[in-house]
Amino acid sequence: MAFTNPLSPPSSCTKGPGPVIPVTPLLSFLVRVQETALQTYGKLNFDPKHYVDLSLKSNLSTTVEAFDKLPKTENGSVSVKDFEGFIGKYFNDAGDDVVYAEPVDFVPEPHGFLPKVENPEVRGWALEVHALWKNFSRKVSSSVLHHPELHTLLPLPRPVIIPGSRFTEVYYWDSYWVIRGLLASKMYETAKAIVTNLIFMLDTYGHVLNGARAYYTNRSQPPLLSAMVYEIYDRTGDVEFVKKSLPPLIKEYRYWNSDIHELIIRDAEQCNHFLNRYYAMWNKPRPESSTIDEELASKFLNDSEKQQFYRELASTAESGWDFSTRWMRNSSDFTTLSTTTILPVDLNIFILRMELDIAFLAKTVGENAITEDFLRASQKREKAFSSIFWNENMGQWLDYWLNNGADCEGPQTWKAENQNQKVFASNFVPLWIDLFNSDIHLVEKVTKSLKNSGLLCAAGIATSLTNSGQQWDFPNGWAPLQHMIVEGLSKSASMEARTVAKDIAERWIKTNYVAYKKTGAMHEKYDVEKCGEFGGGGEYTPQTGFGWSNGVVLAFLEEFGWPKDKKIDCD
Ligand SMILES: OC[C@H]1O[C@H](O[C@H]2O[C@H](CO)[C@@H](O)[C@H](O)[C@H]2O)[C@H](O)[C@@H](O)[C@@H]1O
Repeated sequence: MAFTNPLSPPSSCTKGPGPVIPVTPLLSFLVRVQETALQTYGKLNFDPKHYVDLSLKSNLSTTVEAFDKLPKTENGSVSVKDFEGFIGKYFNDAGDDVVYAEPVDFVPEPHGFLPKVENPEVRGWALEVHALWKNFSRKVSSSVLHHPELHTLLPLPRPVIIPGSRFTEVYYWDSYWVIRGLLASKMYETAKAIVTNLIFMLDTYGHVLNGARAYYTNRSQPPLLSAMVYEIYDRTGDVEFVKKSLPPLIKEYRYWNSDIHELIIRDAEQCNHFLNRYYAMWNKPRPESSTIDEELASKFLNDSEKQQFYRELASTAESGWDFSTRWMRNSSDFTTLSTTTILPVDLNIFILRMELDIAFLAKTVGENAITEDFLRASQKREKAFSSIFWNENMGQWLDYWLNNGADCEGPQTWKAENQNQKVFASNFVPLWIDLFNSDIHLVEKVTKSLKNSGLLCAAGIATSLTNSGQQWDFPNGWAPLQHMIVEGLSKSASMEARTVAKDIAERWIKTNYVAYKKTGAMHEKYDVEKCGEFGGGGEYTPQTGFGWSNGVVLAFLEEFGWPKDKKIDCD
């Protein structure tokens, strides 16, 4: 195996307007179709993503010609009859290019499945959740492979597990928790196929995309590929899989530590730290939400302000937390989104985890020089966690805000007032990393802070304390956030931390169970104020399915079990 030096030289951030990855002609056209659809049908029940997910029956130029000939009124709308006729004649039904794929390793009750779940009711439900992997297993149709120009779905080589409902393609960070659930379900081949697809995207586009659609090529999502490889190796001991994965993991590390995603901060002791931010290569409306973004940006008169706002929207989508007051300079004004000028605690934790995972995986395959390099990088980042993000008074790690408009001129000097003191679940995500959860004094301090934070609610951990109507805010709770915090606390030697972890996990399991019994479905997010209720807010209607929720429930049940006589209803 030949490896080059994995650690990129220090870079400064991109000056000027920033990079943009152009969209395909098909996508530009589908955005026009989306605009016309909105004018034709109006806002009620309108999902803009539906139109950019359509695939063509024949070539683009014939379709565009027919579209341009549709009779239009002065406001640009087309009659419902004409529009429906056009869609029916020139497009396949949405979702026709994503076809069912029987998972090769699914069995109704795998040997050794959730051995600690003794309660028959809970076990029955867990088997139903396990069976949902079959419902959400997909591959691309042969038309996507042979005529990619007719589709926005990308031609992935292997089957995937999709989140569900409107999300009919594989998503990057969702896949980590899907894989955690697949491992509990003993579906190792399905888990590896997901990683193979993500690596295919990395090879083809230079980074792992937000999701497998043409409109996601301009951004990534929270980088958890190394964590997926680590977990799969941990369960399977498959050294060949590690050998194949290591070079792509190093490529991904370079991507996140070059140009646009890396910035330098000088701490109080004059030490420079290289830290990371989200930054999308896009400055127009997100195609999947184009009509929404245009309306949001209408308050800006100036083109360069509009472009910057569009970049903030896409960069926030890259963070996975789309959308949240976490990224707004003024939490009551959505147009103050400033994601590109924030160094987020969780992103830097994911990159620290990447460094530790790569060091471990390289050692596994005898690449000791790589291990040394990545351990050194992790030690530097660990220091940055104490000097840039840690807040001793609060007992939490806080996002660091760069000075507005000055993000590119050399190192910025750290200032205490630039730590965002608002409480978010992400402030506790460092607990997930063994470097931190192995320090019992630190964990005890952070556990106390978590208990007093206001985030711990009847049905789990709230995302923030602000009820803004955005989906990554109060009162929504999301499976990934519950999982990282619970897993971190439960690894600690502190009895108190482990008790808190178990308590949160049980509340989360209960709310998922009760909501499932009530609605017949697993949900994308839950309302942590009310046990048994799913969440809301945001730019699309609440979705069911749901990949990461299923994964986290199975992972929690595997870790904590459920005793025979313990009730599972909301108290
Ligand atoms: O269509 C709007 C946005 O939808 C996605 O974001 C949400 O769903 C993803 C899939 O479960 C999840 O990864 C993300 O955290 C959610 O906020 C999509 O990722 C966005 O890019 C898109 O604009």
